[in-house]
Amino acid sequence: MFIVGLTGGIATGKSTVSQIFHDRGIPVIDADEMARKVVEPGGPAYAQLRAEFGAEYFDDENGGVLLRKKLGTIVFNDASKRRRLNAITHPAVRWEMLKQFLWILFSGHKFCVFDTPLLFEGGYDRIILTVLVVYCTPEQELERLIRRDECSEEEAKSRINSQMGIEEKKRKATILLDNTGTQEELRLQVHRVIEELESRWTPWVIRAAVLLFIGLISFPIFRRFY
Ligand SMILES: Nc1ncnc2c1ncn2[C@@H]1O[C@H](COP(=O)(O)OP(=O)(O)OP(=O)(O)O)[C@@H](O)[C@H]1O
Repeated sequence: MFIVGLTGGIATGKSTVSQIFHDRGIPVIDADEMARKVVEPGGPAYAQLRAEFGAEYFDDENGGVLLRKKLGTIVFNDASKRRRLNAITHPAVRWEMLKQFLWILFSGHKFCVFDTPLLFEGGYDRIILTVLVVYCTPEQELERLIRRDECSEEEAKSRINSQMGIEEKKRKATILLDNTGTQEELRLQVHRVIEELESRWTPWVIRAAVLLFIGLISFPIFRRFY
């Protein structure tokens, strides 16, 4: 099984693409969903976050849920608080992703999709060889973000500018997904990519045979020298 990375700019269509993969029965590891899960009450990062930032960032009248927007505002403007938040949440997110990956590994799928906005920033492209980048025009990105999140133009621009530019991501991509058209056009592109990725797949029996062969020829060499 191999991992296909999926990234893009804010609101360029990653979740829309993920859903298309999901609808075709392909497992998706969603980094944003993991990040939400680990800070839920009872989640692996919850108690530490509460101890670090204090009860005023949690809604105790509604089950103690994290007030994401309130915390987001302070960490956006304070680098040391942002580092503390990342130091607490990132290891928990990585652990959850590893568990999900191992589960998928033994489920017999040909490949899985790893959906994360910060694929390049997090250095995941060093270990993931196939990276899909979904893009649209800057005007569409701004318009879709404002429409979906009902935020101001200023807020939308500041969020878009806080990430690596889409042109740089496009340069680093293995496969580009053009989301400047309709969602139906995007769906057809993703289906074509799925056919391509499935045709690349080497059945696990062949891989196992290759590994066994390498093991068999390297074992006598290993014994001779050690
Ligand atoms: N081709 C399209 N035409 C019109 N609207 C679209 C198209 N593709 C996606 N959208 C809409 O744009 C918005 C952003 O899409 P989506 O949520 O998939 O982006 P995203 O990259 O996952 O966002 P984020 O970076 O916030 O995770 C959504 O409301 C979605 O329905």
